[in-house]
Amino acid sequence: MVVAAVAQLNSTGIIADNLAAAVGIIRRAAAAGAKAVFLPEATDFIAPTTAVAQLTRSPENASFVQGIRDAAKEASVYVSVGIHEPPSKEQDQADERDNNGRLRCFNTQLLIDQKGDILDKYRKLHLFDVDIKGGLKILESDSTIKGSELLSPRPSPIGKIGLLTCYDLRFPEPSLSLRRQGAQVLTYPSAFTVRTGAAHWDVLLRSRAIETQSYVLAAAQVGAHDGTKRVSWGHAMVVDPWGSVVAQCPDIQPYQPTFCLADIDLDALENTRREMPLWSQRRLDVFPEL
Ligand SMILES: O=C(O)CNC(=O)[C@H](CS)NC(=O)CCC(=O)C(=O)O
Repeated sequence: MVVAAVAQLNSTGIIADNLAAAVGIIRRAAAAGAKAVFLPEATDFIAPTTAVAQLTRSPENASFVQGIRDAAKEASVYVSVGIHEPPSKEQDQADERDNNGRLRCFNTQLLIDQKGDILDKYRKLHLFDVDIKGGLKILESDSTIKGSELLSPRPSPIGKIGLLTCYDLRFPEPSLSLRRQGAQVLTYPSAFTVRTGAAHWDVLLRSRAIETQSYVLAAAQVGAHDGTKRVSWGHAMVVDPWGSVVAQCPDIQPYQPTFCLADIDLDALENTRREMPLWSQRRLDVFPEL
């Protein structure tokens, strides 16, 4: 069995502070025996929409990625981290701008190996554009360009990892497709809102784990983010292929950068899949294969 760590933190608009928090978690989790460490969506920064374009293209943000890669190498662990990825110059010039003329970014999950090399850049497919009566209005597409592909599951010390992010959690299709392609672990680095998190977070995570008979690793932002109106739900957790919540970060204030650890038991996963063979029971004669 191998151990995975799932982090919970409160990113601010100050990239260097967020890097220090993330590196601290990587070191402590590795010292505790983790072979892979999962950090939340937007670990690099959470800032007002008006600041996102500039922060994304700042030298501090380039140092953030390098700092995470160095920490992964030093601690010899895999690291997944959510960042704001600047598009290429060509994409910037291709008018990837919001309605106010600001440049946009990708909402990207990097998967980094134990040597510090970037293996994958998964660009979030589904953007959180919602207007819920009673106050919650967020248009992620104001600052973000949507990704256009699902990546093949990536072999790692904790099994084959399928990469997804936050709002993607509400769409079962990509998780089913990743499972069909061999995924054993699904990641959902997140920054769920308090309103929607309280209602849906654990139900959705457990559903994805049960449907795909996979581990679900959900790192999360938590608490009020300085300088913005946003408050994140936290409740970072690990769900096993049977749907049990096997680890969860504390909900005690004031929120400190923290993580929880879980054994990833791939033998148990295979038993679950053998005992209840959902994949050979699918009605492909009635529904299309994803
Ligand atoms: O780039 C950033 O700054 C961080 N990104 C986010 O916080 C994203 C987009 S605003 N949040 C979500 O997708 C929340 C989904 C959610 O809460 C739900 O599905 O209910």
